[in-house]
This record gives sequence, C-alpha cells and structure tokens, in this order.
Amino acid sequence: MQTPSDTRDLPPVFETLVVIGPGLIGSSVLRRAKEYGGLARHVIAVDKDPAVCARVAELGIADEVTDNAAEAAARADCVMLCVPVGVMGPVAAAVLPAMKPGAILTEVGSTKVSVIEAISPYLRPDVPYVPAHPMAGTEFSGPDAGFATLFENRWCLLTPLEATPHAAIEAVRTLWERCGARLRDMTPAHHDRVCAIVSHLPHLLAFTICGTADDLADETRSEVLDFAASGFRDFTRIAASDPTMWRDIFLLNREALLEMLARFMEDAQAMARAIRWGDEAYIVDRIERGRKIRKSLIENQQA
Ligand SMILES: NC(=O)C1=CN([C@@H]2O[C@H](COP(=O)(O)OP(=O)(O)OC[C@H]3O[C@@H](n4cnc5c(N)ncnc54)[C@H](O)[C@@H]3O)[C@@H](O)[C@H]2O)C=CC1
Ligand SMILES: O=C(O)C(=O)Cc1ccc(O)cc1
Repeated sequence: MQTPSDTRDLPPVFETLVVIGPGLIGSSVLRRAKEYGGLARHVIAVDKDPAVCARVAELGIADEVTDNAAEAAARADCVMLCVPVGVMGPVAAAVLPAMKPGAILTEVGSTKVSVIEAISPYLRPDVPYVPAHPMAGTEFSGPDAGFATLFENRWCLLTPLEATPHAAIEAVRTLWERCGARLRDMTPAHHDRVCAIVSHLPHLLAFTICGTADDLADETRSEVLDFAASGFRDFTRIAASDPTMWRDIFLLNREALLEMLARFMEDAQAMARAIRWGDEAYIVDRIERGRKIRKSLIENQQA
C-alpha cells in the first residue's frame, strides 16, 4: 500500500478532473489533488452557488472555478458529482450531453440504488459511469470544511453496473486509493442496506434523540445544556449535520432505512421489556455486544 506522499510522483489518473459541488467531500478531493498530487493534472471546480465559487477561488484549491457545469464537463476526462443525492439526476442530465466520448462520470452519493436510477435515463454508451461512496465525512459542510486527509484509511464503496467497463472502474478505484481510501465493491442494493444500518439509522436516532430532549424542554432544558454527558454530546455532533443532505438521504434510501428502523425498534422494545422485568442477563448481554463491537472497530481501524 502506498503512503500519501508517494502519489505526487505518479502520473495523474486523469488529465482534467471536474468536481461539481466543492463542499465537504468535493473540496477534500480538490485538496487531496493539490496537496498530494497523482489525481489530475488540471482540476476544475463547479458550483451553482456564487459564494461557494468565490470561496473555492480564494482557497486556491482548484485551477479553475466556474458555475458553468456543461462547459467544464466538455473538457473533462472525469466528472465527479459531489452534490446532494436529491440533485444527482438533474446535474447528470446537464453534464452528460457535453462530455467527451470515453470520459468517466462518477459520483459520491450516500445512497446508491436511487442515485443510479436518477442518473440512468441520461447515460450514454460512450461515457462510463462509476458510482462510488467514500465512507468518510464530518457533520460540517461547505468548502471550508474539507481537508486532504479526510479519506485516509476510510472505506470507499464502489457499486459498478454490469455495463461499466473495467478500465473505468480501475481508474476511479486508483483515484480513491490515491486519496488514501480502502476500496470494496458491492451491489447497489447491498450498499444501501449496509449504509442504512451503519450510517443512516445512527443519524436518524441522533436527530430524534435531540428532538426528544428538546421537546422535554420545561423539565430538562437546563440539564441538556449544562450537564450533557459525553454520550449525549456524541449524539449532538451527528445531529449537527446538514438538513438538506440528510433529508435527501432519508427519502432516497426509504425502504432500507425503514426496514432497519423497524428492526431497531423491535430490539429497543426487547430491551425495554428486559428493563421492566429486571432481566439482568439480557441487559448485560446487549451491553457486552456493544463493547465487543466497539473493540473490534478500533482494532480494525488500527490494522
Ligand atoms: N457529508 C458527508 O459526510 C458525506 C457526504 N457524502 C455525499 O457527498 C455529497 C456531497 O456532500 P457534502 O460534501 O457533505 O455536501 P456540501 O453541502 O458540503 O456540498 C455540496 C455542494 O454542492 C453544491 N450544489 C448543490 N446543488 C448543486 C447543483 N445543482 N449544481 C452545482 N452545485 C450544486 C452546493 O452549493 C454545495 O457547495 C452528497 O451526495 C452526500 O450524500 C458522501 C460521504 C460523506
Ligand atoms: O460524521 C459522521 O459521523 C458521518 O457518518 C459522516 C458520513 C456521512 C454520510 C456518509 O454517506 C458517510 C459518512
């Protein structure tokens, strides 16, 4: 495995990379390209928001910044969509007709089945599409939130389609490897179920518990604010995430998320029952499972 500094001397994966939506994820890719090299010789950032364009130009993390997605896409060897999942379809529709034959379309959306469905009507046989999802992020958004090491040692999940040419998949795989990520291929449906349990449900629970605590304001508001222990603080970090992004994720991974939520509610009910009837063994067993999961997660991250 290459160390981050190795990539500067390697021939770039792409001549021209266009990043559409240089927020947390997009600007982290831009920073990686600039600070570590090996991704692209020329990098163009595109955003519909003039304030984002101005900030990206000020930060100096792209060679060019524009609000004209089609014009930038026409010069790209790879277009990476880093916009909220709810607008992946319309943005793909705007850039695909302009792209050069053989150029690659990729995206970083947190849901896969619905994003692939939204993009598919606009696909061209001569423009390979490689869906990807870096499993890395924070509760912050926008171009100031990104950093070059965001993807270091984190998973990036690829969900290629049957028709996706091998060379295009390998180019996108290499790009993410050079961002420091570990790669895994899976089907879009499997991706959505995995992410529903490890990412989308935890966010749903965090938003909900903060709301529940806030609804109890009369009784507990001072305690929430003054005495919040680290467990509650951990929930508030996740609950600080971007509303547009998470609305889109919840609605576009509806089926898998509702299935995981139903399973969670059954398990929470079982815990409630154990507490009601004083079933010590059940309670201890559940807590021990949690501790084991935490231990193996930490060990895997260190591996
Ligand atoms: N935030 C996270 O932790 C992670 C997010 N993702 C996915 O990455 C994508 C981007 O997320 P973030 O970087 O967090 O979002 P962000 O909010 O930081 O950045 C999104 C950018 O897209 C721009 N944008 C929105 N609509 C646009 C359009 N029609 N044309 C051009 N630009 C447009 C916005 O102005 C903004 O600058 C989402 O699909 C999200 O699901 C994937 C992994 C982690
Ligand atoms: O900040 C956190 O805890 C996250 O879980 C970040 C995150 C958000 C969305 C994704 O699709 C992947 C990672």
